[in-house]
Amino acid sequence: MRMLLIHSDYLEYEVRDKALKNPEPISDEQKRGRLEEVLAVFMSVEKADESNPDEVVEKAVKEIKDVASQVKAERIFVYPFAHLSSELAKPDIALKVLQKIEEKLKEEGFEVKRAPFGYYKAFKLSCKGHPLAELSRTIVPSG
Ligand SMILES: Nc1ncnc2c1ncn2[C@@H]1O[C@H](COS(=O)(=O)NC(=O)[C@@H](N)CO)[C@@H](O)[C@H]1O
Repeated sequence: MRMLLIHSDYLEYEVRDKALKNPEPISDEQKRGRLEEVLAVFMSVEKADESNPDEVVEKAVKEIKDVASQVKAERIFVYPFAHLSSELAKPDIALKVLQKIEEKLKEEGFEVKRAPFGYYKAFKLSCKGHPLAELSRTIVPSG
């Protein structure tokens, strides 16, 4: 898994067209979203992650928690992003991984939004620009 973490004043998105034949079903409310004072985490789930998705979820949550505590972010935006890797995992596996990451971050007490999976989306992002505001992490399953 490849992650790009951007500490932001806000991230907002608006769903445009389908990018997959069968994108994640979404409600009207999920067609747009915005969070302020947020750690935006753009994630590409990779083929290698298919060997142990649960371990990748655990490792990703640990990394995100670590960065969130460093930048003192209490809100996380989980953002599916297929452009951080050339070895993407299959969509059904990728969606499950991202849903689990969202779930675990909520269990950890963060306010979390997840942008819809399988759609082209317009988005606006305001990066804070401090030294830790732009970070990337690569996670590989050990198995
Ligand atoms: N492995 C993945 N990791 C993260 N997001 C993914 C992944 N696979 C698909 N997606 C989601 O599905 C959308 C489309 O994926 S894509 O790989 O860019 N495009 C396609 O698969 C089709 N356009 C056929 O090429 C992405 O914008 C993202 O929302």
